[in-house]
Amino acid sequence: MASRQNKTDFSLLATHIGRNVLIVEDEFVVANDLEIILEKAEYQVTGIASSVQEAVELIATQKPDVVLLDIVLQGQQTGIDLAAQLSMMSIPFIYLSANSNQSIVEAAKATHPYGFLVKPFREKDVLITLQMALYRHAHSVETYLRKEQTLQIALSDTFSLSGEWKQKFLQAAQLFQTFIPFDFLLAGIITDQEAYPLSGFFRIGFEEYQCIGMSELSQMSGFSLEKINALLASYPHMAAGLYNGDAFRALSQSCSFTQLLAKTFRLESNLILPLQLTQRGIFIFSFFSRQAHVFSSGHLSLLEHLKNPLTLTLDRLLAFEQIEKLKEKLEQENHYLQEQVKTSANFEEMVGASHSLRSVFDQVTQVACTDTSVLILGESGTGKELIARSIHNLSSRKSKLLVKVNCAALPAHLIESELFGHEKGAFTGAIDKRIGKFELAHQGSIFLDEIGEMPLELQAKLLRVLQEKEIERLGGRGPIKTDVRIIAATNRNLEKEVAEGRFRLDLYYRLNVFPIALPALRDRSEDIPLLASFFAQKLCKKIGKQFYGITEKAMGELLHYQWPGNIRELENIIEQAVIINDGQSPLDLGRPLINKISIPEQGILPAFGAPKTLSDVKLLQQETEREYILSVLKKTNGRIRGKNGAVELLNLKPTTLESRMEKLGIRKVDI
Ligand SMILES: Nc1ncnc2c1ncn2[C@@H]1O[C@H](COP(=O)(O)OP(=O)(O)OP(=O)(O)O)[C@@H](O)[C@H]1O
Repeated sequence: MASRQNKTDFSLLATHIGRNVLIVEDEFVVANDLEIILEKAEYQVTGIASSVQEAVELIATQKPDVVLLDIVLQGQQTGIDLAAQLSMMSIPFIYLSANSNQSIVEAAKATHPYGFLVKPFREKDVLITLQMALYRHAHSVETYLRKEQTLQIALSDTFSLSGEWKQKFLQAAQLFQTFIPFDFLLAGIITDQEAYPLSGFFRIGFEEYQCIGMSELSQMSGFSLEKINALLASYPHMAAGLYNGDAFRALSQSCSFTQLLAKTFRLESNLILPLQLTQRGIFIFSFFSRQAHVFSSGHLSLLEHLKNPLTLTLDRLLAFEQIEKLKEKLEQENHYLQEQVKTSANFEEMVGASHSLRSVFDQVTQVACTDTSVLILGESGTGKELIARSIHNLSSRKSKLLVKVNCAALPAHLIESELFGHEKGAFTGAIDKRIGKFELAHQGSIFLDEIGEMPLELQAKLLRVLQEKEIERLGGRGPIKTDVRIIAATNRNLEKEVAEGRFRLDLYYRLNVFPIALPALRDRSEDIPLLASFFAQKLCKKIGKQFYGITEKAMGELLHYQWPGNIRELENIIEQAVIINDGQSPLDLGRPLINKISIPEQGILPAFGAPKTLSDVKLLQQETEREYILSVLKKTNGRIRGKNGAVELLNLKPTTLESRMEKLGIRKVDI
């Protein structure tokens, strides 16, 4: 009855706990006795081994939940030798021994057994010790698993936090430290330095780490950055591994990067967990210690358990960051396209039949399909932007953006951030992160208009972009690869700029790979009638007027004018003519075209009395406006209001026109 009572108690204790027992005992009688006791108590005996070797073989075929282990066995090895292997495999064991002298007990204690039974033992003692061992083991495994799960969640939360990647890794390092005692952690993406560059976290205090990037490592080790990057190529990152003592020394021998770290930080052991990410290559967590035997198979199996959840977390994080980047780029592209629609023009809209323009078209067709940098030279208003657009539209990059940068219109202190972008807080006023025009133009083209105006210090940076094909955001964490075709334009004589020290010779050579010189309009006067009719028809259509051609007198004037403002000026003159035209007769010019300004010598641009200061520009504007209003008033015989009055032609309110006239000093006698 007593034994039945005992049996029930034990099975209660054993609920949810495994019942497979291996007996390691070389005395047949004792082993047999144990088997009977265990089977009576509804345990499964997975086998009886009389030596360590036999035990190892049996464990390989079926892993027991617990081992009853005699100390003195057949063969060279003892139960104490087997205990170390059982601990590695996380199998609990109970010693059975006739010998309980102090030295044996001490040796047994060092192996952390779950019990020690002295022979001869009572059935009841065996069963109670067995149940206690199984219960304690199950409980400790559960506690460990719970801790492991907490670590998993904490790591996932840490990586999902918004903020700097270094901060996230520092926090992750602290979380790992409670499970894996390390002195140096190497973490990051080995194969793609852009997202999470490989960095070291060196423990310098209780919860304090120093972040060591590859350039700091270069300073500390005395190796150049290039050399370090070359050594990294040999880093073992394909499989998880544990390298203590001799194994670590062997690893250092075969891997120069490990050797470099070992020497620089006096490291003696290493535990590696590589994670194969879906898109960005291999992310590595590599823990190092200054002690030779600190890492165990338990640490390695913890990392193995974390492998999948960590890979998922990092994949998710990188995908999220990529989406954020794309979103940011799309927003800027959208903003940029809205600007561009207003100024865009197509290759088909290029009018001209002159020999000089046709040879420009030939050059455009030749160079467009290559990736060669193009330098477009020509006076202001000759169509440089149209040519840049044609080159882009005829190239294989046409489905991507052509990003325009007007180097003359940007304040010097903003050009760099405009071109290369900046990180949040990179300088006062950088409230948000911003991607630069080079990044925006990735896989497309960039049109650097008025390149001759670019400040010298920026010319050096541009040269680097052209040479290295990578840019660096202001306050950024490293270079970013870009694939951009450069199309530059200038109305300056760059050779003269170089000679006078305002333009770098090396940059000039880089840009001047394929120069295209646009002829001034006065040098291709055969195109003037074509262009004039083209603009007139376009504008008439736009404002809904019939086009009856251009008067002979007007055309004569157009042909004899020197066109300092080139096609842009011609377009403006025709616009004025269309506005004042009554819609029933051929176009006449709104004002006489007088060649009052001298034309620059060929190639020396644009020294022709062009306005230099803002007040010059204003004066010129006022003069033009005055002449224009006067010509309209003359046409209406001084009539301002009413049908066929100047306000109708100018599409202005009478009060506005009167106040403009007053401001410009236009009196009745002038008309
Ligand atoms: N061959 C052409 N046919 C029709 N329109 C043209 C032609 N060339 C230029 N244009 C028009 O003339 C104007 C000035 O051209 P564009 O802006 O390309 O000149 P640019 O040389 O880049 O001037 P800037 O040096 O001042 O920037 C634009 O409105 C453009 O559409």
